Amino acid sequence: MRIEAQNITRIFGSTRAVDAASFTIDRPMMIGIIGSSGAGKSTLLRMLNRLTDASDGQLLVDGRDVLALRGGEKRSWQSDCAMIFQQFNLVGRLDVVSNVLHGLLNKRGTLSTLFNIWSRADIDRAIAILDRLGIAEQATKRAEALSGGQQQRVAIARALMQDPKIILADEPIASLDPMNAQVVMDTLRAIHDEDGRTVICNLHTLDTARRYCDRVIGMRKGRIVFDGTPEQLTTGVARDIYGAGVDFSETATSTAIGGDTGGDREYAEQMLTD
Ligand SMILES: Nc1ncnc2c1ncn2[C@@H]1O[C@H](COP(=O)(O)OP(=O)(O)OP(=O)(O)O)[C@@H](O)[C@H]1O
Repeated sequence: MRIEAQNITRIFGSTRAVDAASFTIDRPMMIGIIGSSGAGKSTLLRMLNRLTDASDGQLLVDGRDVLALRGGEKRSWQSDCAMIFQQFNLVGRLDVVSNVLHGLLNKRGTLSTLFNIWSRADIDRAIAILDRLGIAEQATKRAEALSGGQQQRVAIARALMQDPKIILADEPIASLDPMNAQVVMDTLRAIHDEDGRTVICNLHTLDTARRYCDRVIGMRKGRIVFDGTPEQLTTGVARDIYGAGVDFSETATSTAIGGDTGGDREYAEQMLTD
């Protein structure tokens, strides 16, 4: 699958939330989008998935502009690029398996979804996905009874139920403690490595992007100001993305993930003392 974003733009009133964003993804990869609050990360992701309409530009997927799709074709594209949110967006009073089965919403009639009529095969697949993510034993619990990290894994399971080619994750770990954040990022990385799905993650923290992603896209004031490998993301470049000063230091150090992050910590400390 070749994805080519050409000058994607979204204007809200006088704000150019995303300003002529262009990039190409020509093979499955894990991409992190970083930038300060308000840089346009969420808007960019939501345009890719068609949750937000673009004001201008094209998103060519194997040559077809998915920004122009309507009706069933638009829904089909949306099921090809599943979305994960910071606040999980589960139905709290429903059990975990039902939440996962809701991933099929785009692929089947609303009525059968409304009445919770699922085939045995669908239920078995949902449980197999939960098992893969290490939370099968939670299958019959109400979603709201789970911890944040478990809920995010249920949201990932729901996304996988769609069998998407792309997973878009909008700040997937911003509400989680460092341990759960690590589990969720490990899960997303494994989905990329094992399934060959492209994962695009909006991330608040530079260290997470550097640790997990093959490619980092940096946004500032709606524009893509960096697009390269974690190695190319030097101190100077990071400063340009975040803007020098207090804001950058906070972003770099906020939700540092545990484990082997010595290098990242060192990097953050260096940023603080610079
Ligand atoms: N629905 C909307 N109506 C008006 N302005 C909006 C809307 N959505 C986003 N914006 C504006 O567009 C700009 C980019 O917002 P966006 O949420 O995409 O940034 P972000 O990088 O994801 O920020 P954060 O990290 O805080 O989520 C901001 O100035 C924001 O106020």
